Amino acid sequence: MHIKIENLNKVYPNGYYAVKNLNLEIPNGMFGLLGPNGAGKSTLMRILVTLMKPSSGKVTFDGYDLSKNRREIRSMLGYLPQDFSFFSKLKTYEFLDYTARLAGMKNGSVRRNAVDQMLEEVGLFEARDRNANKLSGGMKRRLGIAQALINDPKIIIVDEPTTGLDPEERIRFRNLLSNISTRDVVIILSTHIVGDISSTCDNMALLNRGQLAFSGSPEQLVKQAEGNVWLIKATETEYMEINEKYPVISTIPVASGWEVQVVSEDINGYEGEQIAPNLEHAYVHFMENKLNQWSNA
Ligand SMILES: Nc1ncnc2c1ncn2[C@@H]1O[C@H](COP(=O)(O)OP(=O)(O)OP(=O)(O)O)[C@@H](O)[C@H]1O
Repeated sequence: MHIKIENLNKVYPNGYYAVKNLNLEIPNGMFGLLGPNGAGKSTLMRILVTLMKPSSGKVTFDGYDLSKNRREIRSMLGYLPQDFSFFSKLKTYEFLDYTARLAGMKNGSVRRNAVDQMLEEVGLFEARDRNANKLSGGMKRRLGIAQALINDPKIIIVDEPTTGLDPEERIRFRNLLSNISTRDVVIILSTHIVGDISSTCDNMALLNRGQLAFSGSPEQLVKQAEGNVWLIKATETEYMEINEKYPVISTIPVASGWEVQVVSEDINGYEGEQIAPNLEHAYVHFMENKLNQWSNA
């Protein structure tokens, strides 16, 4: 499976370009779409899952054209929206059975087997008789991915899935997606959380104000920040100044004051050393140096 996006635009009635001249290729495996709130990620996701028509441009899924083959494309899709919610009063397995029916699984015993297998896979088999709307946040999200997967889709689109989850659930959810990505599928994971991308995605794109700012592997983005990340040894007073001057990534108290990680081309006389960047550093470096110069005009 391979998705090709060409010259895609979405202009809202107020004239705002939520997606602007977007050209992007998405190969098999896990693809991370990263960007701050309002970058246009949800708009792009909604276009890809056929819930919204673009203003112009072309999207193809293995050659199927989004504007002409909507039915074929829908049959290949699984979608976990940002605001995923359940019908009240349905038990966990009833909810999944219902979505399996909607997905066209008519044969009762085949469907029941598929539902049980899926509940097992997402770690909800024990909770199958609990009311879906009473599940914890992480469990709800896992049920959300289960309903997206029940029809064995080739393209799985997951919008901001880890927002509001505790660290343990976040890791569990990421691992679940990682396992799924070993199949012959494309998973598009939209997020504003850098950690969601670093541990799991083979390729990624960075979106800002509707425009593509970067596409490539997470390692390539990290490379761009080389030479721009510093560990400064600061006194209490210096620490206050540094906080004003530079984007601070982390701070650790030490006997002599603070060890402060900053993203900057230079550190103008403070005592410090360069350190190897990670994806979080690279994202901040990109935002500071490139993205702020962009406009949506
Ligand atoms: N119906 C609309 N009319 C006008 N502007 C809109 C509409 N929907 C979204 N926007 C604007 O388009 C931009 C992109 O929104 P979108 O929801 O796609 O971003 P996002 O990256 O998913 O961010 P978030 O994570 O906050 O949802 C935002 O500035 C938003 O305010």
